[in-house]
Amino acid sequence: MKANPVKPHIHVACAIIEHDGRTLAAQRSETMKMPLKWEFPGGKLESGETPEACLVREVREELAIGINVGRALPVATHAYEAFTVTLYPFVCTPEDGTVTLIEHRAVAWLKPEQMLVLDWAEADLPIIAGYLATRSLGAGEGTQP
Ligand SMILES: Nc1nc2c([nH]c(=O)n2[C@H]2C[C@H](O)[C@@H](COP(=O)(O)OP(=O)(O)OP(=O)(O)O)O2)c(=O)[nH]1
Repeated sequence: MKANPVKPHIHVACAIIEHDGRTLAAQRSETMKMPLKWEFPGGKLESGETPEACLVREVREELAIGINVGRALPVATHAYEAFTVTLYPFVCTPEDGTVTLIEHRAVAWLKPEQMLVLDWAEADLPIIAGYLATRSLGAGEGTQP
């Protein structure tokens, strides 16, 4: 009998893109792994690539926009059944282009209070909690007085 293969561990940069007090979420398509789950745009780090460079490349490939990569949020690791993912989140702003769905099924620009309503990829939940906490401390662009 074959030994169990080692569970893959992937490293993924993800962009929390803010504009006008809203944050962009992207819905995975029916044909992707984790179909219809919501996530932040981004993808796997290539060999030797910084997370920031990865994000600029991936967001251009996925949504046809340029972004400015800003502050890093805490890195989070999550073990799915089939693989483990470490997410490297950065707060970003759009730079140029028009959001175009190249891989995703949909995007939504969410107010902070709408974010947790969506069905997110599980690994994103601690990222969103941390992001919302820093926004409510006034670190984000938000609508706080
Ligand atoms: N981009 C992104 N991926 C995420 C998030 N949360 C999360 O669990 N993931 C997972 C989904 C994917 O399995 C993986 C990212 O891989 P990817 O974007 O390069 O590739 P993919 O989904 O097409 O998967 P693959 O077939 O190439 O393995 O990380 C997130 O917020 N953003």
